[in-house]
Amino acid sequence: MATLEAVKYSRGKLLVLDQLRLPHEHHYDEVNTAEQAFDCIRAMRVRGAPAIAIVAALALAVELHHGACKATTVQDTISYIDGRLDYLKESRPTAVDLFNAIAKLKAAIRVSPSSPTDIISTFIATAEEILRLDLSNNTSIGAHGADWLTQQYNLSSSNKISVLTHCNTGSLATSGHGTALGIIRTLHSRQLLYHAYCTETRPYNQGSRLTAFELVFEGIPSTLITDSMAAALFKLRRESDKIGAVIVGADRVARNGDTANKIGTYALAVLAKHHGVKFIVAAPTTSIDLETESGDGIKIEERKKEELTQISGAVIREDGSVDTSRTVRVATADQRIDVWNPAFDVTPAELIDAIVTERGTVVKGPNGRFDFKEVLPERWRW
Ligand SMILES: CSC[C@@H](O)[C@@H](O)C(=O)COP(=O)(O)O
Repeated sequence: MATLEAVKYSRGKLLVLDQLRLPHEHHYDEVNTAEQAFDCIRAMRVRGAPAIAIVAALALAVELHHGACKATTVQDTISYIDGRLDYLKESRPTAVDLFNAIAKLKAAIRVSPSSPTDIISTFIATAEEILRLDLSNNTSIGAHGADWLTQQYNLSSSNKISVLTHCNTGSLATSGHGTALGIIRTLHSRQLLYHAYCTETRPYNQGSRLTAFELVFEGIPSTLITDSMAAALFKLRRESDKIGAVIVGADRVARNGDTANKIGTYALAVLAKHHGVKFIVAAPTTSIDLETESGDGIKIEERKKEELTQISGAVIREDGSVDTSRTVRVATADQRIDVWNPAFDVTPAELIDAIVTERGTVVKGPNGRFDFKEVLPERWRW
C-alpha cells in the first residue's frame, strides 16, 4: 500500500506536504530555497525531527543544483554553504537531527574539496544520502522495537499487544515508515498488534490531525483519546484495552538518555511508571546528542499563544459531513489570557525502559544508566 509522503524529491525538485492543511487537504508546496525551507519549518508546514533535517538539507541541495552559489573558489563555496546551513539551523531549536545533519554536511564538503562544482556535487549527494538513510533507519527501528517487545512479552498472533503513542512520529514526521509509529506499523504487519491508541497531543494536535490520519490511512486498529485520558486508559483491565507499552519518538536524546519530546510525553512516562507499563523511546541515532550531558542542557522551544487560544479546522456541514474546501479559525479562549506554551518536555532517563535505534535497542546497564557507545561508536568520546 502507498504510504503518506512528507516530502517528494528528485534531483533539483523538492515538494513538501503542507501538514497544516491535513487531514482535510493534501497540498504539496514547491521548496526551492533555504528561505522557503526555513519558513516551512518555522511555520510547521513540515515538522518532526527527522523531516525537519531532511527538508533543510534537500532545499539547500535544490538551491545549489540551480546555481545559487556564484562563488569561484573552494573557500568561498564552503563559506557560502556554511552560511546557508547556519541560517537554517535557527529555524527550530529543540530537535537535534537538523544540527546533526548540518554537522554531517559541513564535514562532507571539507573532505578533499577540489573545485566549487565538486563541493556542490558532494553536498547534493550527502543531502540525498540523509533522505535515503532515514528511510532505512526507520524500517530498522520498526524491526528492532517489535523484536524487543516480542521478547519482553512473548508476543505472538495469539498474544498481541496494545500500545499508546503520543504526537506524530510516522511517515509525516520522517522520510517514511516512522519511528515510534514505525514500531507500531511493524507490530501490525507481524500480526502482533491488538490495538493502537493515540493521544490528541494538545495544543497543536499532531496526534488527532496527523497520527490518527496515518493510522486510519494504514488500516491499523486504533482509537484516539485526549491527553488527559491516558491514566484512565492505563487503568482499564479489559484484555483488548490493556496497554503493554507507551511508544514515543524523540526530538533529542541527551547523553544520559534524558529525552526531549513533544509536550505531554513526561506526564505519560510518570503515569506509565505508576501503572507498570513499559515506556519506550524510538529514535534514529541522528536524534542522539552526545554533546549534551542531560536534559537540563536541552533548549525547549516556546511557541506562540494562539496555538492554545485558537484552533482551525474544516467546516462541518448540517448533515455531519466535512466540507474540505473551507477551513475556519475559531477562538477557544479569551484572547487576552497570558499563555505558557513549551513545545516539548524532557522525560528523565529513569522513567525510560528502552531506547530503540536503527542500530539496536539500548537498555540501561547494571549501573542503571544508558550507554550509547555500542550504537554510536564513531561519535562516542569519554
Ligand atoms: C519523530 S519527531 C518526535 C515527535 O514525537 C515529536 O515530538 C515531533 O514530531 C516534533 O514535534 P513538532 O513540534 O510537531 O515538530
